[in-house]
Amino acid sequence: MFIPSHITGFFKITRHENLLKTGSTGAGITLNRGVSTKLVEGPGNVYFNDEKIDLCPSKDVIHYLGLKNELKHDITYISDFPLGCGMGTSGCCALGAAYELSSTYNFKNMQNDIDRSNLYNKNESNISELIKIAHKAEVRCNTGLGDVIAQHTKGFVIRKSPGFPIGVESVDIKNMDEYNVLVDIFGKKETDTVINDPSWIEKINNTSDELLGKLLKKPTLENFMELSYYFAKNTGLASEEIIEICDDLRFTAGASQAMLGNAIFCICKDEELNDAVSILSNPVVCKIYK
Ligand SMILES: Nc1ncnc2c1ncn2[C@@H]1O[C@H](COP(=O)(O)OP(=O)(O)OP(=O)(O)O)[C@@H](O)[C@H]1O
Ligand SMILES: CC(C)(CO)[C@@H](O)C(=O)[O-]
Repeated sequence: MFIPSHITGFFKITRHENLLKTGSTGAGITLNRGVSTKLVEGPGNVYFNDEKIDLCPSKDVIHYLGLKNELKHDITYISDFPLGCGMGTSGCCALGAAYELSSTYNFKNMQNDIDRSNLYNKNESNISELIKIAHKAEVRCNTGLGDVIAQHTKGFVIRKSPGFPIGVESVDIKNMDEYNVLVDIFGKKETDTVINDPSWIEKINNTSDELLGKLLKKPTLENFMELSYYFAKNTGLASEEIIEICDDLRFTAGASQAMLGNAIFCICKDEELNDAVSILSNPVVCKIYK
């Protein structure tokens, strides 16, 4: 199953003792690149682009589904982007695992807070249980707060409330196909080093406080990019190098840092594409995926 990558432009953190009430508000876009998840017979290992890894959110999904002792499959991920670069790759892995395992196994040992009855049937309420499982895994592992909900929603997603119940808007942009999303990855930035640090949380939440309202008043991709750039610069999450490159890309619909990664994303129309590509080092050209 394919799960789209998700780039957050800006976000605000809400923490709660209940993992389902922990999450973020903010905005982002899903991409036509992401992660394909497959199960193959095996002892329960996780493979990411052919490398065996111990991936916390995938292990948590297995645990929440009560499959730890009965798993007879390995989870294999083929990913367009690496982990830890702001593409919500860990969210793709959590959601992909939840969907694939649910179609393969019949759940009898559901944990108390999640209704496992007929989880393998793909009706609305069962899908919502799977999204909860993937979200809980991401939150507990400190790898994401809003990616899973956006990846389920798809498109240009504004998250108006944190966690569950889901409160999102998938904005209808009429000429969405005319826009390209360029992604240029410089290196890793582990999400947990930021979202657990009180001084980062304060900077992030103070800076993003008014941004959601401003985007809801004018929900365009251009405004989204302007607010994302403001967020990246004023939180101090983006390096000077990244801000300089974003400044050079001002002739496009906008450029900013992909949260939370050491990566740039830029939204541009076809006629701006060649010039934008020439400014970046190693851009991957994507489309918004809905
Ligand atoms: N080789 C590896 N083996 C095991 N875990 C890894 C490996 N590489 C990365 N990870 C883990 O993957 C997770 C990446 O999560 P992170 O949330 O930082 O990235 P992401 O979901 O790809 O991007 P973002 O959430 O910033 O959009 C981290 O928990 C990290 O420890
Ligand atoms: C925390 C985060 C920026 C990491 O990708 C994302 O999950 C989000 O927007 O909540």
